[in-house]
Amino acid sequence: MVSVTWTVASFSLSPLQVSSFLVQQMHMSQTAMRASHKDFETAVNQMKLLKKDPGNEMKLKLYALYKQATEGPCNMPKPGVLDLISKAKWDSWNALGSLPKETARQNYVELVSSLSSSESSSQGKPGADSKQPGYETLVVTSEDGITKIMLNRPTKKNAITTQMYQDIVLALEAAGKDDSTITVLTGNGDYYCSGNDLNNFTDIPPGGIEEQAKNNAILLRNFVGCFIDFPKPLVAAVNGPAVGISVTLLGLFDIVYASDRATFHTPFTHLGQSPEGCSSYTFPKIMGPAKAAEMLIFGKKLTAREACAQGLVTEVFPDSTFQKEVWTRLKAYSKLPPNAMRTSKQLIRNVEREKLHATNSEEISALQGRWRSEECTNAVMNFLSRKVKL
Ligand SMILES: CCCCC/C=C/C(=O)SCCNC(=O)CCNC(=O)[C@H](O)C(C)(C)COP(=O)(O)OP(=O)(O)OC[C@H]1O[C@@H](n2cnc3c(N)ncnc32)[C@H](O)[C@@H]1OP(=O)(O)O
Repeated sequence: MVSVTWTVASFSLSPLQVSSFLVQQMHMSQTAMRASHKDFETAVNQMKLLKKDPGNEMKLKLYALYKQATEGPCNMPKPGVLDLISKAKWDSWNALGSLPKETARQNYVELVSSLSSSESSSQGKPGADSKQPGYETLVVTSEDGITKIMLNRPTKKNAITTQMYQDIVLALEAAGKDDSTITVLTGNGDYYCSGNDLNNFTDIPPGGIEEQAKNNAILLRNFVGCFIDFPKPLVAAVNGPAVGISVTLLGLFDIVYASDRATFHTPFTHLGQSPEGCSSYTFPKIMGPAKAAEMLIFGKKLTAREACAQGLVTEVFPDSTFQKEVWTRLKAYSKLPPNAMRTSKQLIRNVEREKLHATNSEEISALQGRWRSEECTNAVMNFLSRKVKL
C-alpha cells in the first residue's frame, strides 16, 4: 500500500486537526527576534534528527508554518470534505491567514527548538512509548509457562495501528506454537486499549476509500480469525479502560480478568460504525440481547463490576492488587496439564467455530459499507480534529 501522507521536514503527516493554536501562532512571535533563513534551514534539518514522533497535532502545526514560511498565505482551492488529509492540511495552512513569512519562519524555528529540547530532557524517562526489537508496539515475554503480549503505546492509550494489528497476529501465531501453556493479552500504562487507532482511516491508498475499505476488511478478517482459532487458553488482563475492538474481542477469550478501574465501551454508533470481533453473536449470547443492544447499539459504557455481573468479565480485582493477584492465579493455572487444557478449549470452541467465522465475515461486510459512509467520515474527522471526545 502506498500511504498518502505529507512529508514536511522528514515527518509524514496524516492527521485531521483544525487547531486554534495556529491562530495563536500568528501573535506568538511578533516581538521575538526574527529567525534568519539559515536558522530556518537548520530547524528543518533538526526535524530530521528527532527520534520521537511529535504527534499529529504538532506535525500539522509544523506543516502549516512551513508552508506559510516558504510559500506565504494558503493559495490552494479548498479540498472536498471526503478528502480528509488534504482538507486537514488546507485547514491548518489557511488558519494562518496573512501571517507574514518571517513570523511563520520564527514560529517554526521556536517550535522545533522546543521539540528538540523536550526530547533530550525526556530521554530514558519512564512512561514513554518504547520499541522492542521485533515488534513496533508490543512487548512479548515468555515466563513460567505464560506468554504475555503487552500492547505498548501507552501515550496513545494503546490504540491499535495497522502495523499493530499485524504484529498482534504474528505474536499470537508464535504464542500458539511456543512452549507456553497460557497466553495473556494486556496493556501497558493506564489504558488496556482505546480500540482502533482512528488515524488508520487517514492512510488512504491510491485506489481511494474503496481500496482502503477492502484492505481494512482483509486486515480485520485475519485479525479476528486469529482470536477465533487460537489453540490454547487465552486470557485478557484488562488493566484499565477498554474501548471498541478491544472490548468486542473479549467474547473470544477464555478468561477476562479486570482491574476495578477498567471500563468497557463500544461507541460504534457514535463513530458511524457497527460491531466487530464477533460481538454481534457473542455479546447477546453472554449477556442477553437487551444488555448487548444497550452496549453495541447505544454505546453504553460498563464499569468492571457491571461487565462482570453481565458475564463479559470473569473476575474483578482491586487496581492496587490487580497485577499481583492476576499473575499469581495465572502462574498456578499454567502448571496444569497443557494438553488437557488445549483439548478442553478446542472442544468448547469447536461447537461454534464455524458460526464465529461466519459472523466475522458478516460484520466485516457491514463495516465496509459503514467505512464508506458520511456518518463514519464525519465522526472520525470530529475525533481527529478534537471537536468531540468519546
Ligand atoms: C481497521 C480495522 C478497524 C476495526 C474496527 C474497530 C473499531 C473500534 O475500535 S472503534 C473504537 C475506536 N476508538 C475510539 O473511538 C477511542 C478514541 N479515543 C478517545 O475517545 C480518547 O482518546 C480516550 C477516551 C480513549 C482517552 O481520552 P483521554 O484520557 O482524554 O486521552 P487523550 O484523548 O488525550 O489520548 C491520549 C493520546 O492518545 C490518542 N488516542 C487515544 N485513543 C486513540 C484512538 N483510538 N485513535 C487515535 N488516537 C488515539 C489521542 O489522540 C491522544 O493523542 P495526542 O493528542 O497526540 O496526545
